[in-house]
Amino acid sequence: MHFQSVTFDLDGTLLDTIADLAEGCRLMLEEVGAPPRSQAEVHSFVGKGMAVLVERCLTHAQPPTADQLHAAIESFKRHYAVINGRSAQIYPGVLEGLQAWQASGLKMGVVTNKPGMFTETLLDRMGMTDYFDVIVSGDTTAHKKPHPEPILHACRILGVRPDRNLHIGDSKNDIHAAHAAGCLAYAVPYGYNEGEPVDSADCDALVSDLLVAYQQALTFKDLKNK
Ligand SMILES: O=C(O)COP(=O)(O)O
Ligand SMILES: [Mg+2]
Repeated sequence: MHFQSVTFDLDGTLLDTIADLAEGCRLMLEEVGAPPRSQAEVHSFVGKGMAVLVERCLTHAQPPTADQLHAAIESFKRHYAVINGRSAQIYPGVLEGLQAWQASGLKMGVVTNKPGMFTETLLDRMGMTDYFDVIVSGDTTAHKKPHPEPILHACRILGVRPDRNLHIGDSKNDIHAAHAAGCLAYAVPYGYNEGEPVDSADCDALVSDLLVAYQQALTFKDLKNK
C-alpha cells in the first residue's frame, strides 16, 4: 500500500453527532433568549468549529456582538459537555474500515475541528479511542481545517510524510486542508459539508463508506514518483 497513515475527520465521517449538536444549540439559544434553530439549520452550520457554529446560530439580520457571542459559547460548552455522545451513532462501515486499516498496519489519527474538551470524551464514550495514534482537535493548533496545519501536525506526530498520508472527511474543509498539506483526500457523501453535497471533482475519490475507502486506497498507485 502506498499510504503509511490515514487521518479521519470526526463529525460527519466517523460519527453522526448532529442530534447532540442540535440539542446543545437548542439549550444554548433558550438560555441566551435567542430564536431556536431547526436540526437542518444546525446541520448546515457545522464544519468550522464550535465558535462558528454558535455564531451562525445567533446570526439573523445582524451578527451577535462579541459579548453576546462569548456568553453563548460558554452556554453551549456547558450544555454540550453533558449531551456529547448521548445520541451519537457510528456510521455504517466505520468499524469495519478502521479494523481493515489497523490490520494492514497503518498508523491512524483523527483530525477534527471539534474542541479537544469534547473530542476525547466523545471517542472514549463511543469506545473508539484505542484505534488512534494521534488526535488533533480544533484547538490543538493555531489554525483549524481548511488550513493545512492540523493535518501537518498529525503527520509530524505520526512520523509520516504528508504525501504518504490519506485524509478522509465529509467536507470541503477536509479536502482543502488535505490538499494544502500535500495529502490525498477521499470524501464520504453522508456527512454535513455545511449543508451542500460534496463535489466529487474536488477530492481524489468519493467513497460510500470507510471500508470502501480502504479498498480504494489499496489500488492507489503514485504515478508521479514511479
Ligand atoms: O466541529 C466542527 O465544526 C466539525 O468537526 P469535524 O472537523 O470533525 O467535522
Ligand atoms: Mg466533518
